[in-house]
Amino acid sequence: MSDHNGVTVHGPSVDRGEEVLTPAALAFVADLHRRFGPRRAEVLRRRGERRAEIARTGRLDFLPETAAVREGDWTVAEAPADLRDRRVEITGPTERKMTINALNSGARVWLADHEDANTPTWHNVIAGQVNLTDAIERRISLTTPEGKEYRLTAERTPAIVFRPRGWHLVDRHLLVDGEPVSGALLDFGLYFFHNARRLLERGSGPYFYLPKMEGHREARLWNDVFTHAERALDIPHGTVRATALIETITAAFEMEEILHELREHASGLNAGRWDYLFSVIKNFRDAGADFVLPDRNSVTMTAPFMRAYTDLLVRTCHRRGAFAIGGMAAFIPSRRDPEVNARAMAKVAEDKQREAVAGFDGSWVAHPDLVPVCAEAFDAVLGERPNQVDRRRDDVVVTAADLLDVAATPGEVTEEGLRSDVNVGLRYVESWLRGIGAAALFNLMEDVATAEIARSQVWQWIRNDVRLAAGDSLVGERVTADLVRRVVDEELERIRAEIGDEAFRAGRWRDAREVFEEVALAEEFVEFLTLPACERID
Ligand SMILES: CC(=O)SCCNC(=O)CCNC(=O)[C@H](O)C(C)(C)COP(=O)(O)OP(=O)(O)OC[C@H]1O[C@@H](n2cnc3c(N)ncnc32)[C@H](O)[C@@H]1OP(=O)(O)O
Ligand SMILES: O=CC(=O)O
Ligand SMILES: [Mg+2]
Repeated sequence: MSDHNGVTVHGPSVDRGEEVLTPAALAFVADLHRRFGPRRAEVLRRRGERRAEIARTGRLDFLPETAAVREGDWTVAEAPADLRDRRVEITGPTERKMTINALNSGARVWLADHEDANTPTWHNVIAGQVNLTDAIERRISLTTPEGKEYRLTAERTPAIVFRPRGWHLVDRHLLVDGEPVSGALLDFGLYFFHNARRLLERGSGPYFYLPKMEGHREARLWNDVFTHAERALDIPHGTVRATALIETITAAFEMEEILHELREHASGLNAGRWDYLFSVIKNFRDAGADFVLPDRNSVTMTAPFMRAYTDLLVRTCHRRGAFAIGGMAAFIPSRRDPEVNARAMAKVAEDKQREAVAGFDGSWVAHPDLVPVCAEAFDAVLGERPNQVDRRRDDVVVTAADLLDVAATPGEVTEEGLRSDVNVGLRYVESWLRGIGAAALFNLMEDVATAEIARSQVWQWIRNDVRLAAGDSLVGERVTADLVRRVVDEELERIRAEIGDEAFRAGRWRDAREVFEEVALAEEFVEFLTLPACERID
C-alpha cells in the first residue's frame, strides 16, 4: 500500500505496475476523479430517477426538450485516417497473449476491453495497461510456461480502441481522498496519460468505446472529460475519438443527442445487442407480460424491436457523418470440432451479411478465426470503399412504439431456457471470479452482458408468474424462487459430475452460487451483477 497526495493504492503488486502507477499518472487520475466524481454521482442518481419513471408509466419516449438537436443540421468530426475503414473489429480482453493474437488477427480495429470481457482484478487492470503500452510501442512478446512464443507478425496492426469500464463501477484498489476511484476514470486516465502522445506520434490517436451509457448527459460528461484531459496534457482538442455503445434502451431514445454531445470527439455508434437486451429486461422488468422475453438463445436480431433499434442506429449515424458499427454474434468457432466450427462460421456470416446490407460500416467479431468471415460480408457490400457512411437510410422511420415492441418477439420460456440461464450464469460468474471475464460456454461467447441477460430474465420470469411451456421434468411449472434454487442445485451437481470433485473443490462455485442467487432472486433488483461480484475479487 502506498499513499501520496491523497491517493492510496491498495491493490496487490503487479509485475511492471510501477511503469503504470507513476506519481504523475496517479495525480492525473486523482484530478479527474476530484473534478468529475461529483458529476458521475449525479448521472448515476439520474439513472435511478428515470428508472422510477419507467416503473411508474411503463413507457419511454424521445425527449421533447432536445427536439432541436434531432431536427438540427450538424455532423460529427471527420474520421482520422486509421478509423476510416472499420469493417472488421476484433474484441477481447487486454491479457498479454490475447493482445498479441488480436494485433495479428488482420482486423482493422481491436477493441481492447476493460468492460464486458474483463474481470477488474487489480492484476487485469494494471497488467492490461502494461500490455497496451507495449502494444502501441510494438515491443510486445511472450513466452508461455509451455515454451510457446508470441510476437507481432502482422505488418499492419489494427487501430486500438480502448473500452474503459462504465460509469457504474468503482475500483477499491485505488482511493482518492479515501474514496474508491471511478473505474471509468481510472481506466481512461491511465490509458490517456501514458499513450495519447505516443499514439499521435505513431499516426494514430487515443480512441475509446464508451460503454453502458443511459443518456446524453452521460455522453456530455465523457466529452468534458476528454476536453479537460486534452487540455491538461497539451494535446489538440478533438484528438480523442469516441464510439458510443448504444446498449441501453434509454440511450436508444437519445442516439442523436449522444452523438451531438460528443460531436467534436465522436467516431460513431455501436449496436451493443447483449447489454441492450439486458437493459430492456431491467427497465421493463415490472411492466407486465408484454415485456417478458422468451428463452435467451431464441431472441435474435430479426425480432421487430431489435430490427427497429439497429435500423434507427444506422439512420442516425449516417445522417450525422458517423460510423454505424454492428454487434457481436455469440457463436464461437472451434479448431477441434469441424461441425461446431461450420455452424459458427455460417451463423456469423449470416449475421454480418445482414448488418452490411442494412448499412452498417463494420462489425465485431469475438475470435480471430471470424475475421475473414466478417471481412467477406463487408467486402461484398463495400468493395473498395472504406465505409458506407454516405449511404443515407432516410427510408427508416422508427417510432417509440417500434423500439418497445417486445411483445412481437417469437419464442417461448422453456425448461431448457431456464436450465441454460442457470447453468451458464453459474459457470460464467465462477469464471469471472477467477479473473477470466470472457468464456466460450456451449460454443457461445459469454461475457458480463450475456450473463446479465441470463440472470435478469430469471428474475423477470419469477415476477411475472411465467410457466415453462416445454421441457422434461418441469414442463408446466411456474418459475418461482424455490424452483430456481432447485434448478441451481441440479445444475451445480451436473457441473460437479462433469468437471470432477477435485476441480469443483478448487473452483469458486460457492461464491458463484451466492452471487447468482443474489442477482437472480433478490426481492430488490441488483443493478449490475458485477457490483456484488466485485466484492469477492482480490
Ligand atoms: C457483449 C460484448 O461486449 S462482446 C465483446 C466482449 N467480449 C469479448 O471480447 C470476447 C472475446 N473473445 C474471447 O474472449 C474468446 O474468443 C473466448 C473466451 C470466447 C474463446 O476463447 P478460447 O476458448 O481461447 O478460444 P480458442 O481456444 O478457439 O482460441 C484459439 C486461439 O485464438 C485466440 N483468441 C480467441 N479469441 C480471441 C480474441 N478475441 N482476441 C485475441 N485472441 C483470441 C486464443 O487466445 C487462442 O490462441 P492460441 O492458439 O495462441 O492459444
Ligand atoms: O458490449 C456489447 C454488448 O452487446 O453488450
Ligand atoms: Mg456491453
